[in-house]
Amino acid sequence: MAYALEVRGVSLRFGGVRALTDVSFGVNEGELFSIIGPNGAGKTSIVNCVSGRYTPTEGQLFYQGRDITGLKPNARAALGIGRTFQNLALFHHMTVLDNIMVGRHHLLKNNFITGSLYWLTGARREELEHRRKVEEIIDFLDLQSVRKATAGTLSYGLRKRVELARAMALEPKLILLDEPMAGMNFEEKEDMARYIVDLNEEYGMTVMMIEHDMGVVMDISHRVTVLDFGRKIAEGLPADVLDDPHVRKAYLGEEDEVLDALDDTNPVAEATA
Ligand SMILES: Nc1ncnc2c1ncn2[C@@H]1O[C@H](COP(=O)(O)OP(=O)(O)OP(=O)(O)O)[C@@H](O)[C@H]1O
Repeated sequence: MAYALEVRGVSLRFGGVRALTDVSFGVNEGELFSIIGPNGAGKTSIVNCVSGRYTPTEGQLFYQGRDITGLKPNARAALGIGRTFQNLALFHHMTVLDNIMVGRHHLLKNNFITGSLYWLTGARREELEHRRKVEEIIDFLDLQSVRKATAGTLSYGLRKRVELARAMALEPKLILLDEPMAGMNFEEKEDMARYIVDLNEEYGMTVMMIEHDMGVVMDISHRVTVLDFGRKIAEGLPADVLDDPHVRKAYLGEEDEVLDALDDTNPVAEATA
């Protein structure tokens, strides 16, 4: 069976900088797949190649068996590839509700805000259906108490959650999460880990996640790929990847984090078990 996503021999250069060199991997349907690697390893570059923000210098990308290498980001979103951003990309002056609604714009058939035939056409029915979906996501991510709040006034952890809600609003089949826990405190990370597991298991979304927190990655991922200096150096089950000497070498400067992830007493690991 074809992979949900296949990255085949992808290289990416920015002038003299080789961000990615001949990277290949496949993400299975329904998998929670993570990409890790030290700073500058090429993780965000991979997400940008998959979402269509960057075009690989070489190689191809397949989504459900279809070559998407030449497709624009909008066309990929329309096929069911959603994403979150490492640096939040919310509309700070808009409410949480409206920010999430924006995530559905690919699915809008009618412009129900300006449509003069609003009450006569299916526009109102369509709007109600969109609102129902958005409310479902708000419930799922426990955002009820802030649904009318302006996004810019929320804590960082909540804003990251709204960002996830907006990506979910597209109803993607494949969701790309770029450091969903960056800058979060322990409780926020614990919550986010739970939501990611649930959106994978309950909503059936295939997940490709980039995350620095090794404890969380190793705890919730089905498989992990490791990049270093733009090349894939390891791939496999979390436990096998942690045992890989190449991975340990790549993370030499951050050895404690890797060792923490191996530690059974890791509190995030326990909380999400
Ligand atoms: N738009 C760009 N222009 C020039 N160089 C870039 C650009 N984007 C990424 N790079 C370079 O490509 C390499 C990989 O960067 P990338 O951001 O993909 O790594 P990363 O693993 O996501 O890093 P981090 O963990 O720090 O976010 C780095 O050397 C980076 O400086």
